[in-house]
Amino acid sequence: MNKIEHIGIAVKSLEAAGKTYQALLGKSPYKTEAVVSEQVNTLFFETGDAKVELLEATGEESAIAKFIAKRGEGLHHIAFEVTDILAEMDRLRAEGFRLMNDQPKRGADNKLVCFVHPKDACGVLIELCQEAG
Ligand SMILES: CC[C@@H](C(=O)O)C(=O)SCCNC(=O)CCNC(=O)[C@H](O)C(C)(C)COP(=O)(O)OP(=O)(O)OC[C@H]1O[C@@H](n2cnc3c(N)ncnc32)[C@H](O)[C@@H]1OP(=O)(O)O
Ligand SMILES: [Co+2]
Repeated sequence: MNKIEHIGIAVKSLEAAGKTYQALLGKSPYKTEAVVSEQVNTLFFETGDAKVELLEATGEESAIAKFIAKRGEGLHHIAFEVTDILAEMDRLRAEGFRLMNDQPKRGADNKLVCFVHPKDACGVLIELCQEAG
C-alpha cells in the first residue's frame, strides 16, 4: 500500500460538519459528491498529501447511518492508495483478511475501492483505493 489517501469521518449533517471543518482546517472544501451506491453524500478537503472525506448518510441502510446509530459521529475509516487494487485484494485475502466486496467498486473522486473488515484491522475499517483512470 502507498500513502494514506483519505480519512473518512461519519457526520450527521454535512452542512454543519462542513462549517466545522472549514473553520478547523482554515480552508474551503474542494468538492462535494453524492455516491448513490453507498447511500452517502461526501465533502472533501485537501490536507497536504491526504484528504479529509466527510460522509453523511442518505438512507437508513447506509453504513454511515448504522455507524452513527451505534457509535455516534467520528472517525469511520482510513483509506490507503494502492497501485493495483486487484493484486492488493488477492494479497490481503491470502493473508486472511476479510474483504467486504469481492470486486472493486466505484467510490468517490474517481476511485475504485474495496473495504477490509474493521475486526481484522484492530477495530479500524480500512479502504483500499486506486485511481480509476
Ligand atoms: C464515498 C464512497 C467511498 C469512498 O470513495 O471513499 C466511501 O468511503 S463509502 C463509506 C461507507 N461505506 C462503507 O463503510 C462500506 C464498508 N462497510 C461495511 O461493509 C460495513 O459497514 C461493516 C464495516 C462491515 C459493518 O457492517 P455490519 O457488520 O453490518 O455493521 P455492524 O454495525 O453490525 O458492525 C459490526 C461490528 O463492526 C463495528 N464497526 C462497524 N463499522 C465500523 C467502523 N467504520 N469502524 C470500526 N468498527 C466498525 C461495529 O461497531 C460492530 O462491532 P461490535 O459493536 O463490537 O459488534
Ligand atoms: Co472513503
